[in-house]
Amino acid sequence: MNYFKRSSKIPGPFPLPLIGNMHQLGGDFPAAAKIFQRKYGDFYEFYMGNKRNIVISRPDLVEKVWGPLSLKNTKFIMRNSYSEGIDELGLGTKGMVLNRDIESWSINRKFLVPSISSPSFLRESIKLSSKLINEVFEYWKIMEKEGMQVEFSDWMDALGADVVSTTATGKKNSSTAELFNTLNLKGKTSKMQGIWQDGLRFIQAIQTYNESMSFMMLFPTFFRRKFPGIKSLNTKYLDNRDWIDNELKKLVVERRKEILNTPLNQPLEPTILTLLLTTNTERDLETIAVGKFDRPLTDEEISSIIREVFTGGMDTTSNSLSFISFYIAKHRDVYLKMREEVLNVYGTLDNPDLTFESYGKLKYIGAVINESIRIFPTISLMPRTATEDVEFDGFTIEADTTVFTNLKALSNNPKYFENPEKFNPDRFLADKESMGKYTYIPFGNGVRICPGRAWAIVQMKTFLVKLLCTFDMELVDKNANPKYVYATANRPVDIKLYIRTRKN
Ligand code: HEM
Repeated sequence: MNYFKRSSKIPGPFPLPLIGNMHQLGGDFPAAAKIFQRKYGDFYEFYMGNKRNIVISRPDLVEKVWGPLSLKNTKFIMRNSYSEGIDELGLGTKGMVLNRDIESWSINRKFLVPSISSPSFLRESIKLSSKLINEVFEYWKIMEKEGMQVEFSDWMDALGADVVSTTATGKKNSSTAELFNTLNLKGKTSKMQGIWQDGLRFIQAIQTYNESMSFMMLFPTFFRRKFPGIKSLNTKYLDNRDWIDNELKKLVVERRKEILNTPLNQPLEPTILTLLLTTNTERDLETIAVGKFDRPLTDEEISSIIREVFTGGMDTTSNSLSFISFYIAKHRDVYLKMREEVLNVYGTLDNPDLTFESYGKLKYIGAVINESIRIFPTISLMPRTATEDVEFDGFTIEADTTVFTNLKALSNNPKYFENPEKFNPDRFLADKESMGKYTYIPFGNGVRICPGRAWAIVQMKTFLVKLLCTFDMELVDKNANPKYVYATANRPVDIKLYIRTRKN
């Protein structure tokens, strides 16, 4: 067993033959990481099968992993070590998040980053999201009249799916309409038809895809294929992969046809899908120079980038919004302070003119977003993998070992955050120095930093400002604490709120 041959004996739970520490991880990696951390500290190892993994939550070590800002200087270019499971999912050499082919990863990033962080895209995103949020608020007003609770996690998932679909592809999705219809309110149903026949099924498929990433990465092939219980999950995840790949392929082929049939002098709307399809063609919307790369992207390359916009962009933002909504419903003083800021910035609470330029002035709302993500990050453990041996405190971390950074342990450590359990957005406005470096990095850092961070912040601010202007909120259970299920991201559950239309 590799364990007995390892060159440096880092503390950590003793692994069993064949399974390593799989039995201790169960289905909830963050919960197991919390227990391990209490026992072994901020730098420990664990095994999945025969494979060694490291977990760190010390800023000096985190800096080694996430600090370097250039490809040349970073030893942690890879997200994960080679994994047959990730290749089976179709992610080992495609897209970005788990792509180990650095050339293809780099091309994909260079196409995606300018398109989703440009001011013109973000402005368009504010417009489109605002419309979709207004539709949701109309549903909520009906629910309010019926005295119904709003299950925020479900609504945020559905809204996230509609926002990402519309913004990324230009095609409307019907998740919020379908969610409303599941309430079975007599005489009140939405007739909206979306891009996917079943918008709620689409959300589930993306969530399942995200779940399958950690499963495929952590569980050795032998167990996935042979172990009862685990084997059926493996089959479910591979079937789900096929369903998503098929749906996205259809979408790309259809849009390619639409573009071909559009006269050259007729403008095309600047969605991510159209931008990717027209790159290096006579319809090029924006010239993107990526080294010697001068051919159009293939349908497969485009599907893999779009898939990542869905898998990376839906769960993360909607989970964060559910946690934020929970905290601001629990802390009415914070809610009112956010509203005061909106009034100061826009001069009105009645349909303020939301511009990209105004968002920089929403400092307190920004601090509330940071504080919620600090206490409960939707991604609490993020991997990076070294391409060569690295020294950590006199221990050798061999090349191809995966190092998980425990973001939640870092941002809840009393050494860096006074009274970390206290929800206190002001800490992000006051003495930020005392937090130190590499203690709060919710979007990562360095060469693989989250490409969707600006878009995520814009989406969150748009929703929150509109929410504050339209409703008051109250937790159904005032003593509730946020609950989650682990599915690569921490997905909030049971965030039940009463909402009431704002009176003054
Ligand atoms: C609150 C929302 C979000 C959070 C907390 C979040 C967090 C993260 C983190 C921690 C990473 C790892 C970064 C690193 O290794 O340095 C990441 C990567 C990534 N994120 Fe996000 N993210 C969010 C929203 C989004 C959105 C809206 C998109 C849409 C495109 C997105 C797409 C991605 C992709 C594609 C990667 C992989 C990048 C790479 O490996 O090169 N994320 N995200």
